[in-house]
Amino acid sequence: MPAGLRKRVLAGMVVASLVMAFVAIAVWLGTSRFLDSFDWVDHTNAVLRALERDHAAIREVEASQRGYLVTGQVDYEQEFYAATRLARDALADTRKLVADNAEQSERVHRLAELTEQRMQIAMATAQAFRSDGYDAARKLVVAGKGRDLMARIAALHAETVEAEEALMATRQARAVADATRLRLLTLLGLASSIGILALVGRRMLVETRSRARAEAHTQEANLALHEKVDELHLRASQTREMSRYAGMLQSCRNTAEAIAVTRDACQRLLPDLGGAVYLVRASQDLVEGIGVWGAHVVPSASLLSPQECWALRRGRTYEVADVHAGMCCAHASVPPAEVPASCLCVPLAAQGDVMGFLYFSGRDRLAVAARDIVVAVAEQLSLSLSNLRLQETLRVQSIRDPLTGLFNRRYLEESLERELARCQRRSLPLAVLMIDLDHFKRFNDTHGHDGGDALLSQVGRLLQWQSRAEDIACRFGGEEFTLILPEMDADGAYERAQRMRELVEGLQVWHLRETLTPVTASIGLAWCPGDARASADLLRVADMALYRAKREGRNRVVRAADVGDA
Ligand SMILES: Nc1nc2c(ncn2[C@@H]2O[C@H](COP(=O)(O)OP(=O)(O)OP(=O)(O)O)[C@@H](O)[C@H]2O)c(=O)[nH]1
Repeated sequence: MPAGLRKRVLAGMVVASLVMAFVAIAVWLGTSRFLDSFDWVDHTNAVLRALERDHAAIREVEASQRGYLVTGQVDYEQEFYAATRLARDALADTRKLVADNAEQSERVHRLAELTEQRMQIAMATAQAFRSDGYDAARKLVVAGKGRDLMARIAALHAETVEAEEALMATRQARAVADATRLRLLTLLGLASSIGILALVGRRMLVETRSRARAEAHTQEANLALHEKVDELHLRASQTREMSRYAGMLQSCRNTAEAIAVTRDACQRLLPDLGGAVYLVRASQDLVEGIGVWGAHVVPSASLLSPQECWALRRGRTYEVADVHAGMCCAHASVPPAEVPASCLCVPLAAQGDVMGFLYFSGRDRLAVAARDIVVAVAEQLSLSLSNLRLQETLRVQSIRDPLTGLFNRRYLEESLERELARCQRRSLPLAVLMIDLDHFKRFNDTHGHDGGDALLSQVGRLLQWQSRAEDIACRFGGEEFTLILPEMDADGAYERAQRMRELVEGLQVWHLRETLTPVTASIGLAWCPGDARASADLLRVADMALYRAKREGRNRVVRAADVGDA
């Protein structure tokens, strides 16, 4: 309990105790006073009863005297004297009872005197009766002195009784007033004690409630603070993870690596979400899911048309917070109604080029922080993919001939060295074909430079189409091509060369809505280890064979091995 509340409660208890003590004292005093008043009423009753007894005693004296005079019997005489004694005793008692009241004492005193006088007359009459007979006694009675005294006694008795009854009325009224006061005092004390206790109790209740509220508020604030701290920790770790992710992306050499790094980062940053990277194919007509991770509450097709994704169509992030209420992309498969789910598509775009999109799905609606992460990941990945594509373009440009799409001479020399070394290590053959179009100058002259280019481009496609995965088709320069055939001996290469020659001969090239003149090709063939072992020597002898083919009339294949025989 707080110190302030303890003080207030203590003060309330002290006040309540004081009030109750005061009430107890007041009740005790009131009760004493009431008992006192009650005693006085009782005392007055006793006085009234005593006065009644006195009056009865004097009447008894008179009656026994009369009985003695009428009967003359001794029994009556004795009764008479006994009555006088009783009357005296009664009066003596009454005088003691009224000793506290001067006025009543005075009256009882006078009553006793008159009674004594009346008893003296009665005794004198009885004396006269005994000694002088009835007449003497009668004379005294007839004198009426006794009757006068009795009248005065009766009057004084009535006055005394009346005064006592007046006292009785006063004392009764006081007793009633005391009882009423006592009752009121008790009620007042009880009510005030209850009131003070109720006030203290209410104060305690209010304090307890406000303390409980304050404690709840503090707990809430603590909880919020902890949540904030946790969130800050989370944000810090997310920032670290994002910067690590960005660094890793910069070191990626190709798209596959970039996607693997993205998958790893997303699994750390957004562990509750399933994700996927979709890339638009070079043909632009299909979008393919390349990297997929996590459990997908809303599965998505692995191959789709760009039109099936709202994010790709609108070029902006598309989120469905509740897949049962919102409109999902066509590539997303909505789960049963009892499974809550949300999904999100974020386009991967850089410099106006849409490369694909990032897809996420989960049970709950994405938090703002999670959405920020997704957008940041998409931005980083877009930049990385764009850079990788640029690098790839530059790399291709550096090793490819733009007109034919074949590898250039620089790449030919590098790769011939490498493939030759590989085949020699494994004791495998390697053949080289040097292919040159016949009378290309004449063709150029007939169809123009553009027509010549169209032919070169067509021959390039033919070479690519005719190549195995391990073959390397190059444009050596001008209208001359080179085909490197790893793991192929002279006979196999000769067959390939003949086939190639026939295909060139049968080639139909369309340019400006007309078919161009058919062409032929001369081919020189050399192979390792049969004709040469070094790459430069191999090219040289293949070129010599080509030269021989030209000299022998063109449109033919000549082996390097046959050159020496000519
Ligand atoms: N259209 C076009 N012509 C090219 C290109 N590069 C070289 N040429 C032409 O190719 C011709 C090569 O002619 P030549 O070396 O005399 O050979 P040819 O006419 O084919 O005669 P033979 O090889 O002996 O059959 C030249 O006229 C070049 O200008 C090119 O990229 N495009």
